[in-house]
Amino acid sequence: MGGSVELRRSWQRLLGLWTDRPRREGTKIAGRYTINGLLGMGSYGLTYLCTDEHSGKDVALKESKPSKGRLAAGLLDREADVMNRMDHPAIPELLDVFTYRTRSYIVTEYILGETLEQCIFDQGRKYTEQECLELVRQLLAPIMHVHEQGFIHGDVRIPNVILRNGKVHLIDFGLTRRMGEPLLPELKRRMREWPEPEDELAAPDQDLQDLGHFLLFMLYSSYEPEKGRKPASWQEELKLTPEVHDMLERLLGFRLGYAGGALELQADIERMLLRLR
Ligand SMILES: Nc1ncnc2c1ncn2[C@@H]1O[C@H](COP(=O)(O)OP(=O)(O)OP(=O)(O)O)[C@@H](O)[C@H]1O
Repeated sequence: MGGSVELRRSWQRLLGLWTDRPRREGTKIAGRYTINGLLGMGSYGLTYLCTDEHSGKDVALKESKPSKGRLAAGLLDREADVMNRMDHPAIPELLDVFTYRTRSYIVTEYILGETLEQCIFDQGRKYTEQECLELVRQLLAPIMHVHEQGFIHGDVRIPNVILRNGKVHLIDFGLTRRMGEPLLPELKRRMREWPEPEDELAAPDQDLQDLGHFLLFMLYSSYEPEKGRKPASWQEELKLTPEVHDMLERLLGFRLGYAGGALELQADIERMLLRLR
């Protein structure tokens, strides 16, 4: 019995790999979007860089994975609905939503640049404390916009922040939730890092906590471990100014957080940046 279940799962996995294989360069979707390359492959979708033959512009086209059926299509619809409500220069504009040959698609403005994950891990960029604070200051603008629309982003991480000409852009609204909304089972399956308690309702401090992890990641980009030194806590390893250390402890929940939300954090960062400049 157990053996046949295992066999069926392996077969479904193989079938999934085949049906979800990325499309070839030059393929035209819906007679309009020509694929120029694969940008990324998540658990529920494939994202391509395409040319929109109507406007001649580059666009990011996200396709639901066929193996994930209606679940993937539903998640993409949800993402499109959220993006449709956003209107901010640091958030890609939603350009088109459609279904084509049973698959769902969303098309957004393409942000030509590198994610901060690529900057750190592929290009070996190191960020000073001041640069890290400046990036968080910039990132607060789209995050505050999301909060003002009544949502939390839910996935503020270095692979979801693109740097273009020194300006940050926030992407990937796949885990975005309305304030007060519980974590849906289908969203839970998408989460990989720092899962929150299952019963936690969406609230802005979850994005602020993610910003704390984001800042920590950025600060570690310039950390050089001494030879032979055992790994220790970030408080011991990173040489931070006391204000930044306190801010991180507040964001990460080691002490009382920001009751005034993103606005209070923004004021705090601007004060620190004035002192560091
Ligand atoms: N608007 C955009 N402009 C430029 N690049 C983009 C854009 N949207 C997505 N990308 C690129 O495509 C990759 C995958 O996109 P996205 O994160 O939206 O997909 P995903 O399926 O949700 O992936 P994951 O499950 O890994 O979060 C991103 O890491 C980024 O490099």
